Amino acid sequence: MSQQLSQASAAPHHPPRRVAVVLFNLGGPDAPEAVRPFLFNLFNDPAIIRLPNPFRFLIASLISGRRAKPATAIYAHLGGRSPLLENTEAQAAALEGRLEADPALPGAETRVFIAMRYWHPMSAETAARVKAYDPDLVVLLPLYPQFSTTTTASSAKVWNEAARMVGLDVPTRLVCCYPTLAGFIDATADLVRPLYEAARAHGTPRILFSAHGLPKKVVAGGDPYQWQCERTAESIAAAIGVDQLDWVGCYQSRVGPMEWIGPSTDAEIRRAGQDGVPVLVVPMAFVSEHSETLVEIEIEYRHLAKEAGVPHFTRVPTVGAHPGFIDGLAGLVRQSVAGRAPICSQKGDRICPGTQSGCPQPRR
Ligand SMILES: C=CC1=C(C)c2cc3[nH]c(cc4nc(cc5[nH]c(cc1n2)c(C)c5CCC(=O)O)C(CCC(=O)O)=C4C)c(C)c3C=C
Ligand SMILES: [Fe+2]
Ligand SMILES: [Fe+2]
Repeated sequence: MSQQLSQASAAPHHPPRRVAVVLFNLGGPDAPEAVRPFLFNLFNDPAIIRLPNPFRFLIASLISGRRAKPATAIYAHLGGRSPLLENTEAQAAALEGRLEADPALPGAETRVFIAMRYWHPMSAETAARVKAYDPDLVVLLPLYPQFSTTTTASSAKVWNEAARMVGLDVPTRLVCCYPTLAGFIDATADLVRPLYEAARAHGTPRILFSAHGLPKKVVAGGDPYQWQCERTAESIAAAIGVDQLDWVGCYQSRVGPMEWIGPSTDAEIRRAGQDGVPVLVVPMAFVSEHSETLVEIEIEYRHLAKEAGVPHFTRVPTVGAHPGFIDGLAGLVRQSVAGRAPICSQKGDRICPGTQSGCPQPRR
């Protein structure tokens, strides 16, 4: 098997002195000029456009050119840039603070780094910084609660290549996913409850648990993302603690001509309008704010809800650096150090193999 696999599964011989935690996230453009190259990087990812080169390169050039204008208009609502990096930095700082002097990591120093997939800081830059830190264990921690070949696996693959390029040759563990992690579920439910109570003044609210969608054929190929999103939605619904809660899981952010998984969030907003119920949109796959939450949900879906006759519309914020969520992430780091986290074996990069204890299983 590959060197990465043996790195990923190898245990350090002694408790680690220095642990590098690398947060994986998508990245977003930091200026209007960055929108097109950011989109090119995204569509040139073989996990997104599954074609060999030179076809992928040509398609990526074409789509990023076409999508640049509407995407720039989206980011214009946010001052021309994505806030994803700042928000990820705030989470990294909170996690580093939480792990400092953590009694579960006796004697270990932990530093938290960020590796974005499609914009800076990308894996190559971060791997060089991690190497300079000289850790004896690396924990790869995706800021994606649910595993997808298009997100976590794609980041892990690029990280492994970057680590090899800079000669970073230390035991490395990838946390595959945490769709029902108590810290994530309870922090989300905490954010929902007061907004749900406020919405009650307008009728019996319906909660739309909304996640970024995926093309149907990615799911048909074995990607466990949709299955894990369903587990997240039912866990948050239970944690909210309202009897006979009206809720539905749905998917937003469809791009391109392919068929995507559903139901779509916009169709659910229209249905809520027909039923005359107040709506709360709860992000279930995003853990910080960016264009998908601040523009698509806050501006576009709010507007659609008004048009569709929804009596009251609420966007529930993402967990961000909520202490409960950060505690949950710290727990995953502790478990990884101890070799007990839901860790993907990285057996291929197609699907989460679900072979480790705690690794949620997709339906077969
Ligand atoms: C075209 C295919 C895409 C797939 C498959 C996809 C999967 C996927 N993406 C996220 C999270 C985010 N995506 C974001 C932006 C974004 N995503 C795509 C396309 C696909 N994503 C595009 C073209 C864009 C750019 C914006 C646009 O043009 O509409 C973002 C926001 C980034 C930011 O604003 O900083 C996030 C976050 C997940 C979780 C996912 C699969 C599970
Ligand atoms: Fe996306
Ligand atoms: Fe897994």
